[in-house]
Amino acid sequence: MKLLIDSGNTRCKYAVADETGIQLVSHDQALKQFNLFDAVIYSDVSNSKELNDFLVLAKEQGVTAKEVVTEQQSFGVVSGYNDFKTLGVDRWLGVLAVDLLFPNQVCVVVDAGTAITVDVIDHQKQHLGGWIVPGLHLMEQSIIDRAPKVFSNEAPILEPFGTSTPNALRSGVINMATGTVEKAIRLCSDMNNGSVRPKVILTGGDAALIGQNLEGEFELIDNLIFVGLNRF
Ligand SMILES: Nc1ncnc2c1ncn2[C@@H]1O[C@H](COP(=O)(O)OP(=O)(O)OP(=O)(O)O)[C@@H](O)[C@H]1O
Ligand SMILES: CC(C)(CO)[C@@H](O)C(=O)NCCC(=O)O
Ligand SMILES: [K+]
Repeated sequence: MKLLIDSGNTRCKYAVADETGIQLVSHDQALKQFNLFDAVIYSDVSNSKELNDFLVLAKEQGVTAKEVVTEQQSFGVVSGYNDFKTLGVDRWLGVLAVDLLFPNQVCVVVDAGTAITVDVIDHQKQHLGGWIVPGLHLMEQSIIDRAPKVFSNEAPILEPFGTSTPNALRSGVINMATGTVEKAIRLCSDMNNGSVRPKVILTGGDAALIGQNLEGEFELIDNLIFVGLNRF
C-alpha cells in the first residue's frame, strides 16, 4: 500500500493507493495509517512543512520515499517545454494521468487551484505546452486588494451580467476562467482542422464551479494528480 502526497501551493493533499484503486484521505488518516504503507510517492511545488513531517517519519520508519519530478519524457509522454525542468510537476502529473486514462486522445487538462493551469497533450503523447493564469480566489483578491470600492460577500451569485459588486466580480472571474478553457478547446480543435474536439478534463478545488459554467462536455476528475503519482 502506497501513500501518495500532492504538496500544492495552498495545501497538501493525501491519497492511499493499493490494488483496489486510489482513495483520498485526510492528513490525520494518513498519519494514523502510516505503519501500513510500504512506500511514499510525492510531488512538491512549494516546499511544504506538512510534507516534510511525513518525509521525516518515512525516514525514521525505513519506508522508501520517492519524489516525482518533471522529466523530458515519462511513459512515452514528451514534454512540450523548452526547459522541461521548469514545468510544474503538478501539471506534468495531470498530463501523465490523462495519458493513462485516455490514451491517444487529444486532451485539455485544467487544474483550477491557486493558479489555473491549462495543458494540452495530443494523440501521439506529445505535450504541447499550456497556460498559467491566476486562480479564481487570486483573481478576486488581487482586485479587492487594489481597488477600495470592490468587495465580495458570503455568497455572490453568478449572473449573465452582474448586478452588484460581489456578483459582478464573481461572474467576471468565472467567465475569465471558462473563457480561457473554451479558447484552449477552440485552439485545439482548430489545430485538428476543426474535426476533433479535445477531451476536457477538470481537476482542482474550483473544477466543479468552472465545469458548471463551461460550454460542452468535460470530465471532472478530483484525484487526477494522484492518478499521475500512482504511475510511479
Ligand atoms: N479548504 C480550501 N482551502 C483552500 N482553497 C479552497 C478550499 N476549498 C475550496 N477552495 C478553492 O479551491 C481553490 C484551491 O484549489 P486547490 O485545493 O486545488 O488548490 P491548491 O491546494 O492551491 O492546489 P495547488 O496549490 O496544487 O494549485 C481556491 O481558489 C478556492 O477557491
Ligand atoms: C503553475 C503552478 C503554480 C500551478 O500549481 C505550478 O505548476 C508551478 O509552480 N509551475 C512552475 C512554472 C511552470 O509550470 O511553468
Ligand atoms: K494543483
